[in-house]
Amino acid sequence: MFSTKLCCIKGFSSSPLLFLKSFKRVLPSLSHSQCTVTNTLEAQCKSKPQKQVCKTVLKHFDAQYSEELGEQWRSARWDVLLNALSWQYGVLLNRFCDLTNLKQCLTELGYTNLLPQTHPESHSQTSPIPPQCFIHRDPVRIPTQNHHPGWLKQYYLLNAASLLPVLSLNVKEGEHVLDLCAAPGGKSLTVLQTATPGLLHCNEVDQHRHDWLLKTLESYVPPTLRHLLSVTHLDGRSIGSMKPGAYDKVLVDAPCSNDRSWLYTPDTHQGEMWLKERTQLPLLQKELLCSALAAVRPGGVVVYSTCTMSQAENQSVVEAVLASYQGVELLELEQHLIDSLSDHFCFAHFHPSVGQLVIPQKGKTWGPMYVSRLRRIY
Ligand SMILES: C[S@@+](CC[C@H](N)C(=O)[O-])C[C@H]1O[C@@H](n2cnc3c(N)ncnc32)[C@H](O)[C@@H]1O
Repeated sequence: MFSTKLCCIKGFSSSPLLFLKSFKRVLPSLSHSQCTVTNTLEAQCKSKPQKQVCKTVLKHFDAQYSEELGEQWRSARWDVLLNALSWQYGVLLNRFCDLTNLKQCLTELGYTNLLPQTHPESHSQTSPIPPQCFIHRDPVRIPTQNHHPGWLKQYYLLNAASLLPVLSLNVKEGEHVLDLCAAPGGKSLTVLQTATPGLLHCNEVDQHRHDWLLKTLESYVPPTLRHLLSVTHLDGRSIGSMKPGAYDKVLVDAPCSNDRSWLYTPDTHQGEMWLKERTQLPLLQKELLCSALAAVRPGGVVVYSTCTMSQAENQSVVEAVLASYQGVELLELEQHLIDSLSDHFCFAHFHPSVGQLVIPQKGKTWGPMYVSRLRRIY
């Protein structure tokens, strides 16, 4: 049931064996016979090949980001992006499973909940459920759970900054939600951890990723809730005209030049291709955002997000759409949300600000994640 992929690095304060033993204690509740976690963490770390940085991409990032981010680029570069062993993984719990053993195990391992939890009875239409995302101060990684038909996975590993777009969307019970670029499904799942929408339409243009999205949903969403889901395989740019004003909330987690993974392509040719593609992305991103604005009802909210620090794919996209699209206003991210996450996330400061950028820094390594919130007025 579990893969043996377990990563622990220098600086992890518990013994690796203790980490494994504690984790094994959870396994009987899942499937004891399928436990494959047998090696020590040290052995696995030794056998894990180091990722190779693509010098072409790094050179490009250096030129662009030192200008755009100044000092913050130095820390993002040296302390996080080039130090893959510092990367952290948040553990998003699936509220549709029995989590008692897992929560206890994570707590014993030193994990804490990223967000303050509220009492289930206090949840109402106006206060979505805070998703339970466990984080560790050290860059440890528990095993991923493999897909197994008919069985719900208990957790999903993600960059904790990925919660921010969904928290900003602030989905209420019964709302109709469109996740325009949904695969592999992490943010769709997070939406379902915060509320039970009346409809969650998950769309993905790429065939292979669409299949991956279906698998993710099957792995985490109980059959009793699947009637709330609609999964399509469309170019998101066409959905605005196909379904004008049909949704209360739309998430555009746009295709972007994913800074973390692009930096680690071992293939220089691929790196060069990506840098060419990078120049084309803002146009696609603007078109997707305009489609989202057409698909949301007047008064509804659109959240635009990316996992790059590039201004051209973040602020410039939003500014261009605000300048050209009638009847749209920019909304600030709620201050209480920023305050509640500031102990863990570093928010970059831009003036004027058309969104928030979580920038990975020493001690606050989550991100990159850019989020901007727009409301359609009419
Ligand atoms: C950043 S990823 C989305 C990640 C996803 N939201 C999650 O949290 O798991 C962007 C996705 O947009 C898809 N995409 C690219 N062009 C698209 C288009 N024109 N319409 C819809 N999806 C598109 C990509 O294939 C990719 O899967």
